[in-house]
Amino acid sequence: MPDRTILKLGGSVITHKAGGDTGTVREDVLREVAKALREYSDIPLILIHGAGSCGHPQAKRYRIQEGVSKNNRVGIYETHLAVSSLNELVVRTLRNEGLEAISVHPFQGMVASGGELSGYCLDHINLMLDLGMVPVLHGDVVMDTMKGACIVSGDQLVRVLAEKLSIDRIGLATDVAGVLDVDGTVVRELRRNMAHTIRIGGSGHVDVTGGMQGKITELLRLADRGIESEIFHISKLREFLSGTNHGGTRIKPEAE
Ligand SMILES: Nc1ncnc2c1ncn2[C@@H]1O[C@H](COP(=O)(O)OP(=O)(O)OP(=O)(O)O)[C@@H](O)[C@H]1O
Ligand SMILES: C=C(C)CCOP(=O)(O)O
Repeated sequence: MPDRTILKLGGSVITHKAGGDTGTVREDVLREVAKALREYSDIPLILIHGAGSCGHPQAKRYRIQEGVSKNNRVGIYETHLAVSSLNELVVRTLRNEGLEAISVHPFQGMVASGGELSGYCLDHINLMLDLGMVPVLHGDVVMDTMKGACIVSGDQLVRVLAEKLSIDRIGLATDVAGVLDVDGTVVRELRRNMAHTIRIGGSGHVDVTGGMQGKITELLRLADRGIESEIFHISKLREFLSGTNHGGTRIKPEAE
């Protein structure tokens, strides 16, 4: 049985994130991704994508991360609309390639407390995998018991799903070759005890969820539970799917 896999497509990969508010999708990249996934369609796959310029600018404009009241609640709609429209396009592109992809919107079935997912049911995702379907989730705005609403990143979703479902491999495709050291070389293995030696920053673009730093925070939490994950450049997607060398970073548990 092939490995049950979570793949996250970074928002910088599937949108023109540098374009700020433009919300333009890299449809050519999406089609290439869909072709690669089609070649490996025997892999039970959960796909998660980031928002890029289809969500981060809206979340920033309405200051969702500072908390939501009646004054800025319209931002919930605007942010969810932007990222769910991107999700619709992702799903359509995968379906055009013959994959049985379907949208799963966190806003509709998940609740957070203080920015952390706290209430959700994942049974339907397991059942979809059993049927060979590809659930496609995304970073989203979700209602929050303490803050009104908050932004849950695709990276947080990766962690929660990997913790709760029985997953064999976790890969995050992004616009850099992996976690980079100050001299630009890829850090091939990252463990919590060495993370402080590397200068890990935010995103180069509009991003309310912490860029690379946010990603590493979530993945080190996974590593603390003994679960390994990988970050690689999108051009190495086939290498990740086939389990060959993608030249990126493995985030590993400390004891190994
Ligand atoms: N040490 C580092 N190594 C690699 N990238 C880094 C580092 N520090 C900061 N970065 C930035 O992090 C970015 C990747 O994080 P970002 O959150 O933008 O990616 P993403 O997952 O594609 O986006 P999204 O959050 O929209 O899904 C890189 O493009 C780079 O600018
Ligand atoms: C900004 C929104 C709506 C989601 C952010 O998810 P991310 O792009 O994975 O950080």
